Amino acid sequence: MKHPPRPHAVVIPYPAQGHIAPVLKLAKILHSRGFFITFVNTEFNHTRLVRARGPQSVQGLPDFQFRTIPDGLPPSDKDATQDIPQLCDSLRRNGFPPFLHLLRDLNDSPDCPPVTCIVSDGAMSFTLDAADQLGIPEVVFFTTSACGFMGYCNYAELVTRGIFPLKDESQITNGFLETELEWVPGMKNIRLRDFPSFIRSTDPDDIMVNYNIIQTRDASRAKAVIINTFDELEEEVLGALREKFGHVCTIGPLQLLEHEEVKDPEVRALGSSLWKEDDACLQWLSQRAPDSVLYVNFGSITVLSREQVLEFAWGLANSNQYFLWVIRPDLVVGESAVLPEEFAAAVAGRAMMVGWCPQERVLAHPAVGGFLTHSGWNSTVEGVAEGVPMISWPFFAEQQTNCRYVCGAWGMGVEIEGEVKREEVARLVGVLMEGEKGKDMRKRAREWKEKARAAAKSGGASRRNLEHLIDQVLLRGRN
Ligand SMILES: O=c1ccn([C@@H]2O[C@H](COP(=O)(O)OP(=O)(O)O[C@H]3O[C@H](CO)[C@@H](O)[C@H](O)[C@H]3O)[C@@H](O)[C@H]2O)c(=O)[nH]1
Repeated sequence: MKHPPRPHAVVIPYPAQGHIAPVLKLAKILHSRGFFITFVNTEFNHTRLVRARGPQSVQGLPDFQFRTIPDGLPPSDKDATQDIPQLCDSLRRNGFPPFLHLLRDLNDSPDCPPVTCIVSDGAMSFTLDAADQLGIPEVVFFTTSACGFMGYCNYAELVTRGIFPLKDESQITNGFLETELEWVPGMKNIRLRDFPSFIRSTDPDDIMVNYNIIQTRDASRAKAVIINTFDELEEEVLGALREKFGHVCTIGPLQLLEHEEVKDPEVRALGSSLWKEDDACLQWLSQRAPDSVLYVNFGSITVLSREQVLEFAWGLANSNQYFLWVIRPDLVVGESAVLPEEFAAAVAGRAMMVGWCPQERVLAHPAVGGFLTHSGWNSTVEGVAEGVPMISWPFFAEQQTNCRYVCGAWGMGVEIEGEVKREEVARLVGVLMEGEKGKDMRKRAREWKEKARAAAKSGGASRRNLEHLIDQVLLRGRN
């Protein structure tokens, strides 16, 4: 009997850092399980990868190739995250034709086997139309938490119930957001303010709200929904999601599965940082005592006003703790260097500032004892995987939802509420790094770390779900 050709997965993230990173990890894992991989970036991000990591970073391997499609936005060589609503709108309108064209090219190419499946970011649902046209299975990867995803899945219900759009701006500040939504499946005591933040709008045509309604509705057309979490962490909400979608494959924390599965050094070396990593901070950390450094990073999209940066800066300075702060070149609206000389003098010898760092290695460093984060899901799950307690300052999207779980159900964080103030930053840093509550949170964080590791090791729930995804969904009917 003739063997079927090698399975070929076309893997496509939404074109932003917090999506490319986890989707690339999954691509590497699938490669280690025998798939030929085509990884699709936008032209804009491809160019940024070349700038940040060198041309060899996208050269690929004989069976792991990088390809591009345009994002439909005007050309730009900025080293910054693009405007998210504009990008969503453009992809929805312009993404399908070049993607279908790419798939047809791949199928005509003598250099790779025919495409057998698509692994797409859930926020790129135009890819489902391409899968339909080619008659191949597609799975969608939502790179948020399960709770964040459930929030988005209920946006349409907020419209039906007349909660969205807000009646007027005052509903954002008059206590209305405290309303408990007891009807959301699997999310007890969830309040409107814990929902992904795009619904804090009076505009019925809000791009992000409507985009998320479409993407989560289209998810039911996919053969499976993938989430970078593990069953024990989000049990209840996952139970509810599993009633809604046929297959929900939780395969997280992906970084742990990647370590377990991906052994080829050339594949391990494939990375996704869109900014140049500065790893001098690892040496700096190595001179610090265990659990003595607060790590501060707000991810790839958050932008701060000058006032907010100064509040954080003086809060950190006044906490008298050691800290490592990642200040992205595009972190502050409209300017780059805003920290005054007095700040540098006040923190001399106990602080390090860099533009972008290898975050997973930083969080894994024994000197890191706490994480001041915007609660993006990757940062959160990376922190959970390393057992690092957190101070959460959610900025937008489902960061509010993640914060609620980190600080509530998981007991491993405290939130900076409302407008950031230096006194509160200093106080909470003290609580986290030295207080009794901080000890408690650290203990809980370490327990979650053990559970995460159990899920990711051979025979653990996330590994079993990975097997299921590969054998029952992606390869189904091929062998
Ligand atoms: O100096 C840095 C800073 C970040 N990272 C990495 O960049 C990613 C950042 O992702 P995340 O923490 O999720 O933040 P965002 O970039 O803000 O992520 C967007 O995408 C996420 C996944 O969908 C959502 O949870 C967020 O709300 C959304 O803002 C993580 O993997 C980090 O390890 C680095 O490697 N070095």
